[in-house]
Amino acid sequence: MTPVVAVVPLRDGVSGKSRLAAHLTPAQRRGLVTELARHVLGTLAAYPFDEIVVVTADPLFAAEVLGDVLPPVTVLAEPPGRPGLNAALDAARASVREATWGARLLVAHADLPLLTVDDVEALLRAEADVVVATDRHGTGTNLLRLHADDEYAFRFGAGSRAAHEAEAARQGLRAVVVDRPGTAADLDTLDDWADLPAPTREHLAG
Ligand SMILES: Nc1nc2c(ncn2[C@@H]2O[C@H](COP(=O)(O)OP(=O)(O)OP(=O)(O)O)[C@@H](O)[C@H]2O)c(=O)[nH]1
Ligand SMILES: C=C(OP(=O)(O)O)C(=O)O
Repeated sequence: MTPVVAVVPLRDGVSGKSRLAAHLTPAQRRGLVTELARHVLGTLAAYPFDEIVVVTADPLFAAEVLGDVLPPVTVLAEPPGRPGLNAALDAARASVREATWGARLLVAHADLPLLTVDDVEALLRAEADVVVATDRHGTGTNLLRLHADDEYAFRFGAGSRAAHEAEAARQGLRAVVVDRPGTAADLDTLDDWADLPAPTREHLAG
């Protein structure tokens, strides 16, 4: 059976959600990042992944987020010097490659408040080498499925949907784009907040 590993990039509890900094206190941002990450990790933990790797700039914050509620998760410190999201994912992939041959990776952002296990299953079922779960604007990437051993450059950032599709083409890999309510909703801006169902906003507001 092909091993399947989830990778969750998690920024520290201070610099994350900077696009909401004008609207939230630092404590509120930390709380929001924590709640969002707990939802994503709890959803991933409901699927039989062989491993869940949280790659982070702040392992202590990751341990705080994880608590003792979730099955064992591997917390991996990203390279020092704040190399950024793509470099952090490179480090996580290298760690998976070292430990597990032939794994499939599902990279899942930690800020997806509507993600469900059905969404995870749909992404893992999709018939392609690369699966790009785009955001509600159709331009970003909220989740990305790929083979850990394939040559493939992570291209997260502005316009990453097109960049991830282009990278698949460059590597001769077949890519499909998935757009589901649970995978498309991420929380970066006030508009994203307004777009969430009221019960989700109430839950996140605590
Ligand atoms: N390990 C790690 N994760 C990151 C880094 N930058 C972003 N992430 C994570 O990548 C996912 C997408 O993050 P973004 O929405 O781009 O960034 P954010 O920090 O959540 O929000 P902004 O500060 O507004 O960009 C989230 O799970 C973040 O926690 C990074 O430099 N290192
Ligand atoms: C990093 C990305 O998303 P955002 O920063 O908008 O969450 C992306 O879509 O590649």
